[in-house]
Amino acid sequence: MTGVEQRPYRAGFGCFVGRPNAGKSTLTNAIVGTKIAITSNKPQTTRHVIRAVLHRPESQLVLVDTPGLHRPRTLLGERLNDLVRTTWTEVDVIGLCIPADEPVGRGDRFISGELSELKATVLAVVTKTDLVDKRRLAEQLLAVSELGDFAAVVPVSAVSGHQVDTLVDVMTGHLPPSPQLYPDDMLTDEPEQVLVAELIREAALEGVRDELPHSIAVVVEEMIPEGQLTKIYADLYVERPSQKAIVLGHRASRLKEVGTTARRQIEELLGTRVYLDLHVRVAKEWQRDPKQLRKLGF
Ligand SMILES: Nc1nc2c(ncn2[C@@H]2O[C@H](COP(=O)(O)OP(=O)(O)OP(=O)(O)O)[C@@H](O)[C@H]2O)c(=O)[nH]1
Repeated sequence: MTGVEQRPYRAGFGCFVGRPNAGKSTLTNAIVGTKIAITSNKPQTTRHVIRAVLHRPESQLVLVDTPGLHRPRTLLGERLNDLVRTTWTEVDVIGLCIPADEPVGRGDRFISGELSELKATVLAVVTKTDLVDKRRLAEQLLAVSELGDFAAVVPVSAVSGHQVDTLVDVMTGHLPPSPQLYPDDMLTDEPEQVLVAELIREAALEGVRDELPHSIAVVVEEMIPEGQLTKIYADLYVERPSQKAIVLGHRASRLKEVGTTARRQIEELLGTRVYLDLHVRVAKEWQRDPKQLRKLGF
């Protein structure tokens, strides 16, 4: 006996779940430190399963970003829910996110019930703690701990950064002993094209009406690197001509703004200058058509 116990290397998958707007994407961004998951103040904007790999000397946590579970109204809605459930069965540790500034509700109870059936370790994450005072936070922590049988209840603020590292430590502690899963330099395995499409979609969603989120899809047709410049040709799909008009704006002024915003973020992501060519197209009823859905990556 040496007296020094060698701790095993741990690696595995983790994800955040919770009702729409609970702060999952923002938290993922805060943890990863770069804009990989997409946030928007509109609910249900996260669509793709995006992995971020967090490297520590003794561990590796692979974060999977899932869309929020919601009542399906269309085929797309059903596919999203299937995707959420599939992800849940594949992870080792799940953080159930509940905002500090909203009462624990039926949605939280529903998700918590679903999670209790899984083999994964479930933590409760009380998000947005910067929005409440100490007394309200204490009350919320109590209410949340009564919601289910959690391995831990961790308060965090993705905006101030408070406790973000602690949360990662706690999640990592619940990973199984395992060899490293991904190489050291890997941050995400999501193809750049998907990330670029998400950035464009996010920019296109800013400031448009509540029902539009599920009616916009973005397909990046071509990305051509030319030295320090990347040329990107992308199509924005909407369902109806009226939606096309909204996305375009008066004399295409809105689309121009969308392009400028997206271009800046894509430049940050790729580290090159970007030429962005955007087209708005109408794909009728694409949310209900499996063939169209597949073409758009769902
Ligand atoms: N003040 C504050 N606001 C936050 C924090 N985290 C998230 N928000 C805000 O809450 C809103 C929702 O955050 P998201 O991260 O998009 O939530 P989500 O759970 O991923 O939402 P869906 O994609 O709809 O499932 C956004 O407007 C965020 O800016 C936080 O720690 N503090």
